[in-house]
Formats: sequence, C-alpha cells, structure tokens
Amino acid sequence: MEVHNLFSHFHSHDVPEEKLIIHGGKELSGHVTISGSKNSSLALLAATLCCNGISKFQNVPVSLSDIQKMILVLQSLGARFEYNRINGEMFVETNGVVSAEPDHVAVSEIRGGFFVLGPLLSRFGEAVVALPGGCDIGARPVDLYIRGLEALGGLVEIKCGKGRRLRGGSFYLDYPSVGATNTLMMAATLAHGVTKLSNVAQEPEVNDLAQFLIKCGAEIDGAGTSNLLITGKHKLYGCDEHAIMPDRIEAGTFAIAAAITRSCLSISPVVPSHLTSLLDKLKSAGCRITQTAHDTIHVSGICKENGIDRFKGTGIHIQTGPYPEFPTDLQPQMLAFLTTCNGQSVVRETVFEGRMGHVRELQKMGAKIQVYGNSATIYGGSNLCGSSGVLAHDLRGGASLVLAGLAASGTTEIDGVFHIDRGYEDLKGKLQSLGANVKRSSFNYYNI
Ligand SMILES: CC(=O)N[C@H]1[C@@H](OP(=O)(O)OP(=O)(O)OC[C@H]2O[C@@H](n3ccc(=O)[nH]c3=O)[C@H](O)[C@@H]2O)O[C@H](CO)[C@@H](O)[C@@H]1O
Ligand SMILES: C=C(OP(=O)(O)O)C(=O)O
Repeated sequence: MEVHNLFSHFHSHDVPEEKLIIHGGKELSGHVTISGSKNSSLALLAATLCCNGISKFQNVPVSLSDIQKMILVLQSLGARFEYNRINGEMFVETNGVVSAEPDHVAVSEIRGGFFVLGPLLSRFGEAVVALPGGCDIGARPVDLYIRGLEALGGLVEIKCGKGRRLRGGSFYLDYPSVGATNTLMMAATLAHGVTKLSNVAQEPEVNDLAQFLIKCGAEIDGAGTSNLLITGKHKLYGCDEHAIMPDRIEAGTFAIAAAITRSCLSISPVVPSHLTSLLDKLKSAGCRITQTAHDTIHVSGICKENGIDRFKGTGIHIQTGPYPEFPTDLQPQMLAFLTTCNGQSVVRETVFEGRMGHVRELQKMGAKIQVYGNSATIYGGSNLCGSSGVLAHDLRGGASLVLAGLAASGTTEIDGVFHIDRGYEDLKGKLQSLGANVKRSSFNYYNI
C-alpha cells in the first residue's frame, strides 16, 4: 500500500490571497459528491487522543484548511498521521503523545482545536490550551466547557493536578453547545465513575463522535439524544474503521445551489434525515426534492411554465436553532436564495449574534434586505447583479456569495476565499463539473 505522510510540510501561512471569479446565470446539472464532514472530523481527530493504538478513518476531508490545521495541532502533541491518497484512508496514532500543550497558534486559528482540551485533561490530568478561533460570528464564549469540566473535577484554570484522573459528575448545559458537548463527552469517557450530561447537543456530528468513541471501547448511553450517561474507562483503544459522516452543510449548500440557479442536481452521499429542516423549507419555496437512493437526493429548482419562474417563495420564515432546527451554518446560503424568490421572507438567527455579515455584501449585488438585530427581512424577487468587490467575512457567508454569484447576471469577484477553503473541498472543481463558470485568480495547492 502506498502511504504518504502528507502533512509534515504544511504551513498555514504559505497560501497566497486569491479571488473566486464567477460568471453567473448558468443553469447547473449533474451529480455532486459530498465530502466527509468538517465538524465531525475535527471532533473525531481530537478524540484519537483518548485512545491507545491506531485509529483508521475514511472520508476525512484532508484538503480543508481547518483539517490541515487540526492535524498540526495533534502533530504538535506528538500524534502521527499517515494518509493513503489512493483509497482515502487516514491512520492516526497517538501512543507517542507526551505533551498536553498543543501549538497555541494552530489552536487559536480554528474552533475545533479547542476540542483537544477534554481528551488531554482526561489523559494527563492537566492541559494548557489556547483559546479557540473559528468564524467571527459572535462572542463564542467557552464558559460551558469550563463549568462542565469543573463538574468533572477540573479547576477553573483547567488543571486538576498532574496525574490526577477526572471523576464522573453531573452537568446540565444551559444551552446545547456542540463544542461543550463534544469536549465533556470525550473527557467523561476516561474519567473515574459515571457522568451524567443533560441538555446536550444532538447534532449528527456529536452522534458521529459518540459512535466513534463507543467503537474505541467507551460506554455511552443515550447517544443521539439530549441526555448522556457515560461510564468512564481506564483506557480506550484505537478503532479499526470509522467512516466520517457526509458533510450535511456542504450537501445543503449544493441543494441551495440547485434552488438559486433554478437547476436540477443529484447529491450524494447524504443522510437525508440530517437535512430535513432545510429540505422542508426548500419545498415550501417551490423546489422539488426526491430521494432516489438511501443516500441520494435530487433537488430541482426548475419550476418554470412557459418560461416564467413559478417559484412560490412568498413569506418563508426561517429561524435557526440547535439540531433538529434549521442549521445556522446554512442560514447565509438560504438567505441568498430567498432574495431570488418572489415575496417577502424573514430569517431569524438565534444561535450566533453576529452572523449577518453577508447581508451587506448581498446588498452590493442588488439584494433588498433589511436587518434589525438578528432578523433579516428579505424583499424577494431581486435580479441579482454581479459585483467585482464582494468580501467573504466568514465561511458560510462566503458560500452565500458564491451562490449569489452563480445566480447573478454578469461577473462576481469574491475576496476572502481562505474562509471558504476552511469548509468546502474543491468548491471550484465541484461547481465546474456541474457546468458553472468559476475560476480562482491564481494557483493554490489546496486544489491539487
Ligand atoms: C467546529 C464545529 O463543530 N463548529 C460548529 C459548532 O460550533 P460551536 O461548538 O462553537 O457552537 P456551539 O454549539 O458551542 O455554540 C452555540 C451557541 O452557544 C454559545 N455558547 C457555546 C459554548 C459556551 O461555552 N457558551 C456559550 O454561550 C455560543 O456563543 C453560541 O451562541 O456548532 C455550531 C452550531 O451548530 C456550528 O455553527 C459550528 O459550525
Ligand atoms: C461556524 C462554522 O465553523 P467553526 O465553528 O469552525 O467556526 C461553520 O462551519 O459554519
């Protein structure tokens, strides 16, 4: 087997600034293959720190910059990675991890870097971890992580005395935070005794993490529900095989691409039930959705009669919330789509207080939107026009501009593409294969 150590050469600052240039107005068609989930992979890579031995993964989206940075975080602790480019298998070995202080810069550049805190504290009894980065979409405090770890015997400064084991405890999360749930679940798997976590996040990525930990020997009851009962073990062991779940946010973005360009796309692999809230809203807006295999959906935004757009799209209201509510990570893309529907829509963001940065960029493209706090009223039916100066402020805001650019007449140039590279593998290539006219302004090795 040909195995490469892919990651030793990666330096996060080597990447030149680039633009995405989109000549819009083209109908898309065909099939798009969805990568493994970014958020799931970040948590699962951190979880390898709970294990002895080697874990083998499939579908890790290795070309995402967030994943490459997460690999740097783990390498800085002594983890070893091998990746087989031919079959996409990744092996992670954490036996040689002796440090509980990951590279501060790498941790501070991504949200998922902080996920190592729980496993490190469990494994070593102490950890020194920088505060995390991630999208600038709100304050994003970590109080629940800290209070939860305190409930398991950690101290406020996230130390519990070298060599001392965390102990089981009970903790109610005031809000079902994904990151706090991941962190506490990982910490509890190695703690002494039983831990009860209530009101935990039920996002599918959290369940993917639980299933991985169970394969490694963890005892977790209630995975996929809002209450977890975790019996701590002395050791977990690397898992022979774990396929990362498909990225529901990438799949959702392509579903909205079909809608906004009034096209028909086949999308797989997906877990259709992960997309229920989005697909219901797309149906209300006039799209036709069919499931053609257990892991494949067809999304059709073609609703024309005698050449006239028959999208209903009137008065669609969307409110983001914890799973299974409408995902905040699809709000910007959906908002872009609603600007092209007839009638008035309201989008209310409840998860992050600063996630409307894309609105002013969409306004530059002719969208009529008014924002009051965290609610946006969209006066639909605008004909979007390409713009040479729109800026991706964050990952999903960037994706919303790409979608708007695909639907707009003329050319759109998007700056801040590095945000998009955090969460979409080869977005340009995938869109080109569907018939879109998209290019990047210069060469970038993410796309090799
Ligand atoms: C790497 C990763 O998995 N990122 C995802 C994760 O982010 P992340 O884990 O950061 O999101 P959380 O679920 O923790 O955040 C949700 C809300 O809870 C608040 N909060 C969170 C923790 C805390 O200690 N205190 C607190 O107040 C946050 O400020 C936010 O308002 O879930 C989000 C919500 O689905 C997604 O948008 C992100 O893509
Ligand atoms: C907010 C996101 O990511 P992160 O939590 O990594 O910043 C996202 O994926 O949309």
